[in-house]
Amino acid sequence: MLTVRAPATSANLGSGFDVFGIALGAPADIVRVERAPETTITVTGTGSEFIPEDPAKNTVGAVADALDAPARIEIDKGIRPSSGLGSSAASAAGAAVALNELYDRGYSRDELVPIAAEGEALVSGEAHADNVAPSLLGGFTIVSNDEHGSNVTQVDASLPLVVCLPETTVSTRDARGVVPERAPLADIVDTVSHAATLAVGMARNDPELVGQGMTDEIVTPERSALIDGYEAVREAALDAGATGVTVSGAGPGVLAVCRHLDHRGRVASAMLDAFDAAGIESRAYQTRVGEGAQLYGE
Ligand SMILES: Nc1ncnc2c1ncn2[C@@H]1O[C@H](COP(=O)(O)OP(=O)(O)O)[C@@H](O)[C@H]1O
Ligand SMILES: N[C@@H](CCOP(=O)(O)O)C(=O)O
Repeated sequence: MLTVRAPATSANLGSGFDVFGIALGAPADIVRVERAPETTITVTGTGSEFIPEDPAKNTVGAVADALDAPARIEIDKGIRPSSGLGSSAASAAGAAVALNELYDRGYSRDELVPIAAEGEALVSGEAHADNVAPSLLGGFTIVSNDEHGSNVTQVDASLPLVVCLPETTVSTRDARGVVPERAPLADIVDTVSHAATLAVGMARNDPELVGQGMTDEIVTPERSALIDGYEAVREAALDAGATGVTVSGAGPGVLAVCRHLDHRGRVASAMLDAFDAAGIESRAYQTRVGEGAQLYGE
């Protein structure tokens, strides 16, 4: 079987709602495919009991349809669903890479972005590409939309990161429901300045600039209210030396950027302790901005 490792991703990064995303070094989903007359899906791994195997309900089924590539598909979940770590998107990105190869469709990674985003439309109601783009391309991605579809700009980066995932879950569909439809101009101006700072920081691989740019006054305050313990976890990570902290995706994962690789241990401990003090179990990934989906042979 063809095998693809598709990484978790963190979208938004505070100031870049539905626009910014990064690939994470870990965790990841493994997707295996072989040709079959019709698509069947089996799911194992973390949270697999909450993931439908019906191709009409699984993100990889939507991708197989979009590529007209029926297959026996096995998904080994390393990324818990409803985590804010692009779980549904990683499977979709992995399937897009694997089925494109299996059926020799010849699409570039950029061209696979809207195809993988069909899976996101299935689970969250919108084909937002800010998770599938970094899972396919790696590094830091900027997604913009025009009348022709999504355009993606990508830069490589390797910033040290900690992602802390509480045992609670938040559905992306629900978390999109709390995003305000309008915002004061002053908040929009602040958000644009932070987003620009963050983008330059990614291009320079500069954790100080990225951390400065990770705040927004429009989406994150509403989303963070859905995560018990968030404010304490954020403050603990900043006190332990993180340059910036925000909600990962729609939550409940919390993302912290660190100055150096060897700062990650103390930032992770501080975040775990703060969730624990709020009575919530959590686990931490000490990772970095990573590569896009990797294809392996038989
Ligand atoms: N291959 C898949 N991997 C993970 N979740 C999937 C998959 N296919 C469908 N889903 C559904 O998508 C939802 C999780 O997606 P989402 O809320 O976007 O979480 P995440 O933030 O982890 O991507 C769950 O309802 C899950 O059952
Ligand atoms: N831009 C989306 C990203 C959702 O990411 P997920 O990892 O929570 O699926 C949003 O913020 O709604």
